Amino acid sequence: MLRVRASMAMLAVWLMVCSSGVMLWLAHAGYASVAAMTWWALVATGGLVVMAALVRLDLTATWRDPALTFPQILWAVTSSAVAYVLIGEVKGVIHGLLALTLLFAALNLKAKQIVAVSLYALGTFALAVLFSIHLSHESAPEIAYAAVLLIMLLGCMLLSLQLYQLRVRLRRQRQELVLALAENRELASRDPLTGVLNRRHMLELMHLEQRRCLRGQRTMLLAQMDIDHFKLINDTHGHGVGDLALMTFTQVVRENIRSSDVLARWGGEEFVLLLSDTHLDGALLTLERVRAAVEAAEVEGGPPGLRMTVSMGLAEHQPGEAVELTLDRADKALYAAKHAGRNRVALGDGMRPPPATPAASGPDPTRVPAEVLEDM
Ligand SMILES: Nc1nc2c(ncn2[C@@H]2O[C@H](COP(=O)(O)OP(=O)(O)OP(=O)(O)O)[C@@H](O)[C@H]2O)c(=O)[nH]1
Repeated sequence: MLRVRASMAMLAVWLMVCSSGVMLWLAHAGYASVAAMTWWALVATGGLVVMAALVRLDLTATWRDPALTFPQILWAVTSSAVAYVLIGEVKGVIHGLLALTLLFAALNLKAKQIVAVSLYALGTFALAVLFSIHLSHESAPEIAYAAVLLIMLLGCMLLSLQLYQLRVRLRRQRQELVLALAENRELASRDPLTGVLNRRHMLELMHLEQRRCLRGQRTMLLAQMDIDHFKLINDTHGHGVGDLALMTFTQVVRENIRSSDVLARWGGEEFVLLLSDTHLDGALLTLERVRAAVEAAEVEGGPPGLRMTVSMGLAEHQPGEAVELTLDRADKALYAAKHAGRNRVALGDGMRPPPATPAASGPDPTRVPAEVLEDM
């Protein structure tokens, strides 16, 4: 932001330097006093240089107008009005300078400031015109110049106000677009029924997490979860109640995991839970808590007493291993949990629960009988 502000201020300085060059050349050609025009050039440019320095040094950062656009424009208008008096019979060049200044106003100021600048320009140039008429021998060209100035000032003010409205509308549309884009991105990454992440977005997250694991920064455990006999809920109570069960399930799971753990709907009544920065004992405790909470919860909005259970398979990601392989091991563990009687947590191959793991409160411990694992 500072760079943009500083470059705009420098642009104003350079334009004034160029204008001063033209004015001095006209003075040397005999159209004005060289001494007066030299002073004018020094003061007009100097004022803008001081303001540009304040902006560049970031001394204006906390001011209401940190770019100093408004004072720069007022300064340029005042300088143009003084030059109008000094330049004598070639006043036409001032119209160009003033138009350039008003263009800055049109592109940068608010509606009230545009009106204020226009009224200020009308006032200062009215004085300049009176001075010029007083100094000149012929009043007709002075009146013609004044009339052109008046037309230009009024025209510029009206056009600047229109441009301002256009700028406001464009800014509003841009904000709406940014919001719509964010909303779209959110919708594209979530499951519309349960509000948890969808499979595509979860896979992206897993790959990100996988790279962190590879750098040794984190650990990742994946749990495949599947609501038991979900078809039965649908068949007995209808698809609507099935949907309510899915919503209750995700709500209960989310209430029982850490905010850094991520739940995603994998498809149908299958979910995947990503537990990062935790170890096997912690993950098992979490899954057991989830299992018990799901078993205890009633389907919200469903028939009284309707409950469900969930089976889960847990696998720990090994650094360097493909995420799909970890998922596959979690899936095999889930399959084992289903075979062992459902409503339980099973570990992927090669994983052993830590000795400190408390006995599960479910119908079975968190282990699948060895014979079931052997069948797989
Ligand atoms: N209501 C509802 N049902 C769904 C949705 N997506 C999938 N299903 C149903 O989920 C059921 C899945 O059934 P199965 O794959 O046989 O699994 P299950 O009945 O849970 O049996 P197990 O997994 O072996 O315990 C099917 O009846 C699908 O129609 C959904 O968005 N809403």
